[in-house]
Amino acid sequence: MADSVEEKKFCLTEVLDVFKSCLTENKEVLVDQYVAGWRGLVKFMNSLGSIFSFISKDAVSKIQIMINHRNGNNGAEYVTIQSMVKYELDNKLVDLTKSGNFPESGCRTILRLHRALRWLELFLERLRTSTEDGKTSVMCADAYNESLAHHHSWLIRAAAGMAFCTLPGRSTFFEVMNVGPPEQVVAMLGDALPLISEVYQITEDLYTEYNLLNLP
Ligand SMILES: CCCCCCCC/C=C\CCCCCCCC(=O)N[C@@H](COP(=O)(O)O)[C@H](O)/C=C/CCCCCCCCCCCCC
Repeated sequence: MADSVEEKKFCLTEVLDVFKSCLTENKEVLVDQYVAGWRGLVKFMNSLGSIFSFISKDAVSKIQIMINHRNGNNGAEYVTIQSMVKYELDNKLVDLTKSGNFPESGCRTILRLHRALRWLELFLERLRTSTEDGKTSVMCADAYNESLAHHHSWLIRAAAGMAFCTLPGRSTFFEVMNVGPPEQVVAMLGDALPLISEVYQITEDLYTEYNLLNLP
């Protein structure tokens, strides 16, 4: 079962391995592993400077909501994203059309992280295929504009855009990932990305099936 949010040293390979371990044999997405993957990424983001703290705060609060669900009386219903969706819908625990009684539903919270996972997938793919002089700020902004930005107000988009400009260059970025030389980073990303895409697609299909992609 999940525990509370805490600090630990970052290693990208380990974090991506956690995401890779999200899927069960039946292709269901395990909430504990999904949340643990985000916790690792947040640690990495925290090391990039305080300008990212408004993003980090939001991510941590969503992670904590999911940890609370897992640690609550109905934690067993939240083992996978699939069981969570069924449980919350069957018990009318989701605000489907406008915000109301369930601002912390698991379905809504995972949807926010799910959208961010698409950003991550796009960003990592850009990093993987980038050249030595590629700008991480541009890769990050392009990935954001293609995904999360569609769901954010202009104020958040502007703040995110400013934060992206402070991202270090590709080589420093690769160093902080703590994976090894650039060729190893590229190989590791090539290995991890298909699994991240699969987790994303399975969640996307589930949310499409239950018409949950626009939860307020
Ligand atoms: C090579 C290393 C891998 C990259 C490491 C990436 C580290 C990223 C860690 C965390 C990503 C943050 C996830 C953000 C979740 C945002 C969820 C969201 O959309 N929240 C908004 C809507 O929530 P509600 O109001 O409806 O509850 C909320 O309004 C957003 C607030 C904060 C701004 C979010 C900006 C997201 C930008 C994501 C890019 C992160 C850039 C990291 C740079 C590497």
